[in-house]
Amino acid sequence: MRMTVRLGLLAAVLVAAPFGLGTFAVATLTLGLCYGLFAYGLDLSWGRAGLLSVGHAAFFGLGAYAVALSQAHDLTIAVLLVAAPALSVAIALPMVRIGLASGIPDAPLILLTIGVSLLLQHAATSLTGLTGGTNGLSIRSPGVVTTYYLTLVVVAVVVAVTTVTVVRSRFGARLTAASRNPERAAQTGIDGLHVRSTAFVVSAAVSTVAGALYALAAGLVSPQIFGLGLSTSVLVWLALGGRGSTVGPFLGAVPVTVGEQMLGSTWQGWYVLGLAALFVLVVQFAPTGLAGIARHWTRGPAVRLPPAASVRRPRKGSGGQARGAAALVLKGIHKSFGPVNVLRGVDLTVEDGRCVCLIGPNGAGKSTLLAIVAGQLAPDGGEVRIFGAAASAVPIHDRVRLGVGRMFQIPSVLTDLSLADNIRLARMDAPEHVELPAEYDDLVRDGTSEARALPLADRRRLELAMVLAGAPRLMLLDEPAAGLGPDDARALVRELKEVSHRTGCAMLVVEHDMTIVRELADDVVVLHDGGVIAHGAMDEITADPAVREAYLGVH
Ligand SMILES: Nc1ncnc2c1ncn2[C@@H]1O[C@H](COP(=O)(O)OP(=O)(O)OP(=O)(O)O)[C@@H](O)[C@H]1O
Repeated sequence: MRMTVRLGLLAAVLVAAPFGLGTFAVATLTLGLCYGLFAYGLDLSWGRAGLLSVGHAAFFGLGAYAVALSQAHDLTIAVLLVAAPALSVAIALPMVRIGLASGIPDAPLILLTIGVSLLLQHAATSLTGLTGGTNGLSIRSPGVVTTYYLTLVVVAVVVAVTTVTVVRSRFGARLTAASRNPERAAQTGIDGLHVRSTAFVVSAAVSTVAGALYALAAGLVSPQIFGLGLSTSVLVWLALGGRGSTVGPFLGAVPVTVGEQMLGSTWQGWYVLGLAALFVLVVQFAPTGLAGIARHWTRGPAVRLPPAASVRRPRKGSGGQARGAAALVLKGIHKSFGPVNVLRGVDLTVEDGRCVCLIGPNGAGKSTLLAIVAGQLAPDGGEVRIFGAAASAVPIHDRVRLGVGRMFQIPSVLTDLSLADNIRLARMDAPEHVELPAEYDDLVRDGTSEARALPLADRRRLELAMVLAGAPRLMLLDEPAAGLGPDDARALVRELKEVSHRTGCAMLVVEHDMTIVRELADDVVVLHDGGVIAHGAMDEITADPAVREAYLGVH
């Protein structure tokens, strides 16, 4: 169903819902709608950006207290309605930046969100003079219940339409990529930290607006609002309704809230138990929630890249690159992990258009060196130059702008997306439009098969096509044939040689298989004991006594 139709249906159902109902039922619906809006806010973080927050009630509570404080202390509500989301943004931004800085998924941000919500709960309890302490603050109602409900419907629809517009934009495409495969997103030039942080911050602001609207409907706000109870409830509503969907957050929050209120206190315990069981069932059997069940029956991938991703806006030239410069120059690269000195002053040059294979015994530091060139690891010392530009401190997505393309040991593609969407994503920010050879036409045209269904060799081929669509000038490959059968490995090597001849792209390849090295390499570099012990043609390398001793174990 088209997005506009779904939104229209949602609006029609919400507008029609209160007619014929009594005041209590409409007030209950109003609460449900506020919670729906809250779930919508959380969905921007959890559903769209893949950032799980277990303390989103912090932002909801800030909105609610903003309204309560404005009434209690005769402040202009308009000021607080601007100040509260601004405060949420000011809190959310450092939280998400710190949470994502370590690169460890989920845990840091989850702990931070819990910590901040408990801190705010403590503040609301302790600052008795300002907040009324544990008793909280009462709030004057905004007037006729149905009128307020319809106002909320307008706000909900405006938020939903704005979200859908953003999600269908190029920003939405970047967010989809960064939340599903941060490593491949970065390798296509996407600043994942920026797009995911932005989504989290907007999510916090929307949750704050929802909290402010809730306070007016509920008539009372107390420190409980910041508690983990509400933060986990909203997670349950969203999981039930369906993450990353236009109607899912409302589909979960409104019926559950209405059901809870209607049942009354006698059945509350059973209701919560039933809800918990339903949650477990949904997570187990329908992880995309109610909204996702409908999508399950339609053909094609569950996640689609928005149409805006097809509109190419070539990234600006990679400025600062010297003409005729070597593709890669490494000078004195040092890297330690704790007491282990892995790289001790590595010097290496890859001339433009050449293929250099990096070999060495297990643990010599080959993958570490490749990760430093790609920007995944920072060197402790030394200099990285890519096409003449100083790149030591340049983040991954900006190295892509310098012309770097990377293939991983385990092929890294967006498994939820179709093959065509993977290619579209790779092309979205490429510096120039690269016509892929006709042999990749099947990938470019396949908008229905998910990449997850591909066998390893085909996934590797898709990854190569994605890298090529990004117009790389220096490709980094870590054991590209790992896991492939002999035929597939030979086909890949043929393809890489063809790429090298066709595009003139330089390559730095970590490889163990000497047959592949012999086939592929213009030059071979041998890494041992933290340094380069030999650099030259394959025949020179195999005849080198130091290499035979260190690498092949031959005296
Ligand atoms: N993140 C890390 N933390 C701690 N030690 C690490 C880390 N990454 C690599 N190492 C260590 O650094 C050394 C070099 O590892 P690296 O993977 O770069 O070697 P390699 O030459 O690629 O080996 P292989 O051929 O077996 O893949 C190893 O001793 C490894 O245990």
